[in-house]
Amino acid sequence: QKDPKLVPDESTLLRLFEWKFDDIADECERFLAPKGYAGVQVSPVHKNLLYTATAPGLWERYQPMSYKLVSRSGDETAFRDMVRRCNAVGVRIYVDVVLNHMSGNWDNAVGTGGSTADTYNYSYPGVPYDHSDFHPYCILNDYQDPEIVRNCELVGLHDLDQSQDYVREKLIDFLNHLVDAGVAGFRVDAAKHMWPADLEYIYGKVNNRNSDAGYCGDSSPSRYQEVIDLGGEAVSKFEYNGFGRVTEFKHSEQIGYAFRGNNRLEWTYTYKPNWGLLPSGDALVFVDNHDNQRGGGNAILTYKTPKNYKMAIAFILAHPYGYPRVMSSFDFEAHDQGPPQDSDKNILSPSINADGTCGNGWVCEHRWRQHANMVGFRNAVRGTEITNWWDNGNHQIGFCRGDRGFVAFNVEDNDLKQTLQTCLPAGTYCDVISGSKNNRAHLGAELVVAPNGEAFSVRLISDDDGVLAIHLEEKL
Ligand SMILES: O=C(NCCCOc1c(-c2ccc(O)c(O)c2)oc2cc(O)cc(O)c2c1=O)[C@@H]1CCCN1C(=O)/C=C/c1ccc(O)c(O)c1
Ligand SMILES: [Ca+2]
Repeated sequence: QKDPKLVPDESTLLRLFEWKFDDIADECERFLAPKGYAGVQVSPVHKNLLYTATAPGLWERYQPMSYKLVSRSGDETAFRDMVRRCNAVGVRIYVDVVLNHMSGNWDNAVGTGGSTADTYNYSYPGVPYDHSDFHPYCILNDYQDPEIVRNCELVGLHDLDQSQDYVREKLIDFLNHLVDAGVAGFRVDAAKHMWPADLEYIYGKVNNRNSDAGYCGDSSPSRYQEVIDLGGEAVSKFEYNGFGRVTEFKHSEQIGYAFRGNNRLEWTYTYKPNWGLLPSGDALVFVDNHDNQRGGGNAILTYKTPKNYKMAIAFILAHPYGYPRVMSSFDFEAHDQGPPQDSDKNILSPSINADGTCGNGWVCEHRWRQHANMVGFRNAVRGTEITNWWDNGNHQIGFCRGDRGFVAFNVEDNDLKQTLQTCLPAGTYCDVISGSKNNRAHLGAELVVAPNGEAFSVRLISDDDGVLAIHLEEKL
């Protein structure tokens, strides 16, 4: 169904891009569960083409060679162990599945039964697939023709024909294999390039979640579908939200503009109708993703502009629209630069520094105090609506979430100094952006709420962060 399996009171998804399964399992236990992250989206788990065995690139994981669970993140044993360990601490696993295509033609390709001859002959003995399982060759060179978008080769990747029973059977088996391992659902890659009817059929044949993995009820695995739709193309995201959630790229773009100070922030409250967004219950929202962080035009905010990025993340976690996914990356310069690697070309594990940040080339945005504490904010205000929206007609806003939380943002070049209604009971609260309560004292800024619920909210442009957030669970 549309709604990803949410462990009670938890409501933020995390993308651990290119992380190995053993490291994800460790992170579930030592950080994600304690901080209240609801689930992890892992990178594709299938056997993929290796451009060359020596210098693995980045995009090859989106070029399947078979559905065997072996990749640079680990083998099937490591995958199952990760799912078990994360489920045990209430962090669900969502797999990035590539159903639209297999690899492209590659010289000296290596992979399960893959060789140069195999890729040029559309032969994938590891499944097995042969030429008859693919659409007749055509180049995907016209996004204004829905047939071409679905039936032709996206950047030369061999395009499976999901209308055929045999192909459907192979894809359904792959998804059921993952469900058997205990996953909560799927991120469906390149859904725009597959026919809605075929996807709906396939989802309908996938087994219910494995009750051994601790899921209550016979719930169908959730699916959120990647449909890159910024308007102007023949294929619309509204063709896919009847049977699953859909990634809301227009939101990612508009939030990027808003927290760069280009959009008037008051728009973000009503989500201007002309943005044409998906209904909240159908939307998977994010500030950036693995693709648009590498080249999403001048709108997308990433870890490379940290102050604005943290405000945008805080906003999507404070706002009730959609189901938010936080991106966690490795540091990169080149668009197609692969993850940090050791001398054997294996992925290098993130190191965890004494202050909780990561090393070895991993950014670990999800460990930044501002991100992690806003996950706690979102859990604390779950089920409430926005009230008492305030803005100064420019780029300063504030709002309550019911009577459980309050946030204020300053995205302009003037200090924010306003007495605002926080909707909270009188008392002293920790600003979770600048610190967090512990059994001794609050290590950051504090906010005193008067009996009438008002507080003098300050966010100076000289402050490290341009956002302020308090909630009931961080009341001193
Ligand atoms: O220049 C590139 N690609 C052409 C422009 C991006 O087009 C791609 C899109 C794409 C982009 C925009 C759209 O509106 C759209 O409908 C599709 O989706 C993909 C999905 C895949 O599973 C594998 C791919 O290679 C792609 C891809 O190349 C580089 C080199 C090859 C991979 N790649 C890339 O840039 C890879 C990008 C990539 C990979 C995985 C993704 O899930 C994704 O969204 C993008
Ligand atoms: Ca296709």
